[in-house]
Parts: sequence; C-alpha cells; structure tokens
Amino acid sequence: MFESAIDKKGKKKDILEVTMTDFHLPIIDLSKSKTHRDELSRQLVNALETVGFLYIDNVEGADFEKMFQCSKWFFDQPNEIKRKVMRNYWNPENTNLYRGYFPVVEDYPNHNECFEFGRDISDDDKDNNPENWFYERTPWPKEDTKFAFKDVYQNQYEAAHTAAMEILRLVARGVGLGEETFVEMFTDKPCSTFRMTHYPPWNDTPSPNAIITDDGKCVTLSQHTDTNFLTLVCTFAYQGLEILGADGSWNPVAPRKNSFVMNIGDLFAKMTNGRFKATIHRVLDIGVDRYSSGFFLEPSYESDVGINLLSKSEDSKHIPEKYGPYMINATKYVKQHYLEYEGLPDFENVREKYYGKNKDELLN
Ligand SMILES: O=C(O)CCC(=O)C(=O)O
Ligand SMILES: [Fe+2]
Repeated sequence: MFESAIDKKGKKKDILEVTMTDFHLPIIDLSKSKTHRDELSRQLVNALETVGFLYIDNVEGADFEKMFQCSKWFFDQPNEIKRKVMRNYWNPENTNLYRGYFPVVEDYPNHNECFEFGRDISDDDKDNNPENWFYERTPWPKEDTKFAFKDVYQNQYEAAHTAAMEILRLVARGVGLGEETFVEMFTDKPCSTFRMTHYPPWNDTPSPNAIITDDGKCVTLSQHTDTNFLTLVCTFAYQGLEILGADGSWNPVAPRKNSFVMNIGDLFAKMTNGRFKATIHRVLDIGVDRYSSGFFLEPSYESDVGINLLSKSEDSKHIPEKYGPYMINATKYVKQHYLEYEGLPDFENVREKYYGKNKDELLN
C-alpha cells in the first residue's frame, strides 16, 4: 500500500529496526461512539490521564491512501513549484507568512519539509484584522489532472475536525461534564492547521546539528510537546514516532494502518490544570523517505484559554487570556526553538504585553 523500503535505484536500504517492546497504546474505535459511548469515554479519559497518546480507528471520511498519494505528489514537485507556495520567510517574493510550504533547512536539527493549511474564513468577515496571519489564506500549488490535492486535503481537514469534536464530546462525558463543554471554542473560526510532512532520510550524512540518540539513531524531528489543543496524526504506518515514558525511556509507536495517532498538546493540558498529559515525542530517521499528515486542532483566535475547562462553571474569577496571543507567546518566546514561527510578526505586541520592561531579557 505505502512506500516500501526500496530506494529509487531499487537498492534495499537499511531501515530502522524497531525493537519490539511490550509498549502498546490504547485503541479507540470511533465507529462505536453511538453504541458504546460510556466505554469509549472512559478509555479516552484514562489514556489522557496516563500515557497521553492513543490510536483512533474508523474515523469517518478519512482516506489515508488518497492523503498519502497527494502528499507524495506534492513533495515530489520540482523546487520551482514549491517555491511558489513557500512562506515569505524563505521566499520574499511571496506574501504568505504562515500558510503554505516550508523547506528542508540544512544544518537544522530537524530534517523535514512541510505544507500547512487552515480553513478559509469568509471574505466578508468584518472582524478580521488583515495582519492576523492565523487566518491567512492558504496558497495552494498548481495541480495536474491526476491529483486533486486541495480538494482531498480540505476534505480530510473536515473529517479530522468532525472526529476531533466527537472525541471532545466523549472526553467531556468521561469527566462528568456536559458533552458540549469543550467543543464551543472550535465552532466559530477555529485556527486549526493541517500539516503534511516529508522527512527525507539523512543517509550517511546527518547535519552536524542532528540529534543522535544514545544508541546511535538520528532524530529527524526533535523531541517536543505539541503546542495546540489536540492532534490527530496519520503516520501512514511508518515507524519512527517515539514517545517518552514517565520512566525516561523512549517507546516506539507501532505502525497501525488506517488509524490516527492521537495526542494532546500543551493547551489542553494547561486548560485541565495538568490532569490530561501533553506527552513528549520525537521522530527518528528511518533510513527511507517518511511521510505523515497531521491535524492540529486549535480554538478560534478570540477563545478564552485562561479558563480551567474542568471547573469553568464555578470559576468566574479566572484571568482571561486570548488563544492567539497565548500561542504567539508560547511559540515565539517560551519554546523559542521553532524555526517555522521565527519570521512571524508579533502583530499583537505580545512581547511587550507579556513581559513589559523585562522584554529585553528575552533571547528572541
Ligand atoms: O510525523 C509524525 O509521526 C509526528 C509529527 C509530529 O509530532 C508533529 O508534527 O508535531
Ligand atoms: Fe508533535
């Protein structure tokens, strides 16, 4: 179904050998959400309180084969086509700051290229600040007749969004709250990003800045927690994704066909006061091209992320915080190492608002 471990010259390559472990993630069969609601709710809450990662099977409308073909089609395009949709940071001829393509950057610890898009907001949206790059229009690549890249991926975005809403209803039910408690932040103009990634193998010459594990493997996406609310990643059954256990050991996420790997990001963890876990993970270089496609659920720019979702009805004295500035702060000034956010303007002057006089002490 997906790429085999044979390179273009037909030579068998050294693929990463993943040692079999006893580590297994919980599996949620979303097709049972009508019939086994309580059971799924319990499983979800249990996974989020412990390992923070799980598989989601049977997402309605998900088409992994089409996604894989379209993703591969895009990353196989010649550089001049990719340059047309490249972010302004790497191609100053373009105006897109946030959406679109970002290239492999040699000498950077991560070795990947990505294409990112969001859901378009209406042209007549009077409230929209044109400087707000969260709602920027995506520049789409010119298509040929074989692959309906934009159409396929926009449909996959909606399928993943719908699945994420159902998952959030189940999670709310599982902690004894009304099922709509978590979904409100995502109904009007969510900032969610769909990101497709290609990790070309380093072969025998990793960048001097590449991170090498204790047992000599190359890391192609360095360890991180996701910053957003909830993530659904399709790994196209490739190996390479690993998650950090509480005992400090790295555990491989076993490939699982036609299933999303789900985890939560810092935002959901923060909004549940740490009850749900945003787990550290990374991706290893597997010695052949690796592809993944992930849906990163994010609330609307104006959503109040200062509330504790688990006690929001009782907590009227909380300090409100808008999602947009929270995210700018997290990615530009707190986490500091995200190349893909470096060139994004701080159009809200978050640095001044959050750090006031101490702002010069910030590295960035
Ligand atoms: O490629 C993968 O399997 C995971 C990607 C990931 O963790 C991310 O993009 O945040
Ligand atoms: Fe991640």
